Amino acid sequence: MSKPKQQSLFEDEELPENPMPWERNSQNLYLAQIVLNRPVDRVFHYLVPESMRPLLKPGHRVQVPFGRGNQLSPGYCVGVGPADEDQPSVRLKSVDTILDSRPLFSAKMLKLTRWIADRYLCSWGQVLDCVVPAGVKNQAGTRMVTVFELTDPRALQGRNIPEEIERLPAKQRAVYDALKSADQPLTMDQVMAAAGCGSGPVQTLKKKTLIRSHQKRVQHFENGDDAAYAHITKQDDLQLNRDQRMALDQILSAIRGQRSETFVLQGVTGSGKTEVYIQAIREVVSYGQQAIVLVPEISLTPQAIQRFRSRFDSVAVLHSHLSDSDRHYHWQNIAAGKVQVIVGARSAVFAPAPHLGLIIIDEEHETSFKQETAPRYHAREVARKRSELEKVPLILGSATPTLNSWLRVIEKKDTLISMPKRVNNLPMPGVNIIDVRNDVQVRRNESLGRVLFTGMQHALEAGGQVILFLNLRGYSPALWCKGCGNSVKCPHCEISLTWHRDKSLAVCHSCDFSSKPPTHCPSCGAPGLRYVGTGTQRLEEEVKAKFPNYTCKRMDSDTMRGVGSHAKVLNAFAAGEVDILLGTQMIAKGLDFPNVTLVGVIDADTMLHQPDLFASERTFQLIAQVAGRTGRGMQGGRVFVQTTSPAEPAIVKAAEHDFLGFARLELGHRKEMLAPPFSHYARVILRGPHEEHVEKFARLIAEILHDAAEERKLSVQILGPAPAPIIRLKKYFRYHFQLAAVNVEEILQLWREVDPKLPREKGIEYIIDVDPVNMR
Ligand SMILES: Nc1ncnc2c1ncn2[C@@H]1O[C@H](COP(=O)(O)OP(=O)(O)OP(=O)(O)O)[C@@H](O)[C@H]1O
Ligand SMILES: [Zn+2]
Repeated sequence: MSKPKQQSLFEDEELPENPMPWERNSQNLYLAQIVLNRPVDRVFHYLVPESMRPLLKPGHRVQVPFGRGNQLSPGYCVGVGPADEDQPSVRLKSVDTILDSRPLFSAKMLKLTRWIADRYLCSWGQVLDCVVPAGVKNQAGTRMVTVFELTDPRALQGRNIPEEIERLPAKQRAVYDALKSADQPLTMDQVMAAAGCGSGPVQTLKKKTLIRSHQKRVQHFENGDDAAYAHITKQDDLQLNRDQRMALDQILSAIRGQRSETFVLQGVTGSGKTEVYIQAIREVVSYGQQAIVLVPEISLTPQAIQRFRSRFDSVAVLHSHLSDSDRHYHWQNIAAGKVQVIVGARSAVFAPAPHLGLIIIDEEHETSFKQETAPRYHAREVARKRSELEKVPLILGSATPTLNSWLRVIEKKDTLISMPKRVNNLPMPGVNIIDVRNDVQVRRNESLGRVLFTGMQHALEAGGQVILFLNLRGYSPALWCKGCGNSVKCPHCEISLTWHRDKSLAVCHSCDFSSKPPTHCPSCGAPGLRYVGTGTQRLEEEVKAKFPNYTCKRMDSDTMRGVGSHAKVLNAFAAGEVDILLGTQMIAKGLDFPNVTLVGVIDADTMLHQPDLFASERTFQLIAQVAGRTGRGMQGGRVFVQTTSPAEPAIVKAAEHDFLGFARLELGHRKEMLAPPFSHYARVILRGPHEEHVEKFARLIAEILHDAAEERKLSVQILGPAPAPIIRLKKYFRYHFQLAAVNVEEILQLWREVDPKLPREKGIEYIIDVDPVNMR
């Protein structure tokens, strides 16, 4: 008889979980494949001790001895089974412990994480380790307690137990009886309560070995998060309008057909996309399935959360302020299938829903869906893969889809659903582009130009509310020397320090370095530095001075540090207690307040002049999104966009609410340059303490990659190397180059083959970022 084939990694559901006893011969090695959270993408083989064989499954977290010192390290089991014939008979180490009672990963999640490691050039162990929240790893919200139970009679053979019991003093007898009638082991407190005694009789009984104790893990989740929402009253679903109905019908047909189709739901701001999501989720929930809704972290507003909580019985919200214990609680509940809807930021794409029915990404254009540390995955692409593996539809919703998604629509890989009109036939707000180059007020260094100022006066006098958007926090973005024309830089980064007047500090927005601002120019020694430019703090001051009779609140990452501060301001704004809300991109998206009749964009140019391939796309998205915050009520709404480049296509198209026109234009440019989405980039960033070394090393490895690509006949181009736009960051000098190819597989193949052989240089580190969104 031939030996059973090694159990494959992913088909553990189809194959017998363990070989039958007669198939197991004692010489057979039973092995576990283990990956570790290290940058090297390798699978290690470990022996599985006999006693562990029935327990250990793929997806379990384990402890294994690793390295020369055999130090115990956590790892993940990605496969188990008898060894292959050709398994080299080296001396293998054994798995030490299984860390969790149940596997943390299903076969599909193992497959998904393996795909991420391949696609984003990192190790499987790194991906698995990133997917499991810390609170799950350290079992937050649980603790070990000692519990008592009766000793198994078989262990007391040779003793006359009934007689011993008869002779017990009353208190000990009460303890014995309490444990006998309990249906599970009891803690000391429970025994004492049940028997009406102190701890003495319990200890004595234990000494007599009539009862025994052992350690047990119990949960004591507090989960204040859920309690805060318990009062929300349930609401009925809305009656859909025609466009919403048509959108929903398309999605329902994919849900019912169990198709992994991707829909790009392009609906203008205020078209009612959320209602379509909710009713699609209603369908999968009615089958007992779960839905995942990804939103940008800053859109996890109380308003948004309430929309879901008021419609579904069980909604888990995964936001960054959760305690470890809350996170663990949610993970357990989700894995047990008790949660209908999981709403969360990027990492919620990994929610361990056992019967996933639908994935939705709202505001799919948001850059925060890309993770900036290893594994550098993009949640949209991970969602796409997960939808494929689970055979469920994926909805990408946005008023301003990425050009990446848009090209897939054009190429008919994804399905377009259009919602071109606002609900209740509300018109899109009129957008005025204000050229501020000749505005007297702006020339006097004020932020509110004449037109915007007058517009605000009118809007406020009519009882409306105002949103002002400025994408720079702090008071002044630069401290500038009249003498030499230099600005004061961070000592660790090649970045101007921002003056934060409230704290009297000059702060680096890259590394958080801060210091008292110098009185003299560090470059030329001249006195009298000037604060130039305007951030949100300075804008707040100006608005308060000009509109003393109205309340104004600032929302940026400086004022929104505390848990709940976000909710407080938005609730006040919703209640009409705040007239003017000003802030950074935090206020740019998702907010739905019908009384906002005016939106002002203070400086549309800030994003435009970034040395970045995506500058134009981002500018368009941001302006269109901010503009979309108004005109959501019967009073209508207007938008004023202040700029010094009034003819810039990204600004003009956003003002016309013309996504199609913008996409056509920008895709045209990208195609000419063969830039993404017509190709893929992978960005290699190198850093080290000495600029010349980093530059030299960057050239060396770029050259090696170039030659290797030619040798292998791979169409991968090397663009660069060049100094990174922020050449110095946190004391390190930085260089970068891009690997560019139409077919991403060629980049991946090249890197996988060449990276292990690249020379190493002491003190220089490098990383690779596939499909980067951050080019700085
Ligand atoms: N069928 C409907 N009938 C009446 N009101 C509706 C309907 N659908 C949605 N609404 C309301 O319209 C408003 C806008 O909807 P929603 O916020 O979902 O738009 P959106 O498309 O997500 O916009 P954005 O892209 O700006 O976030 C909400 O207040 C919502 O309650
Ligand atoms: Zn710095």
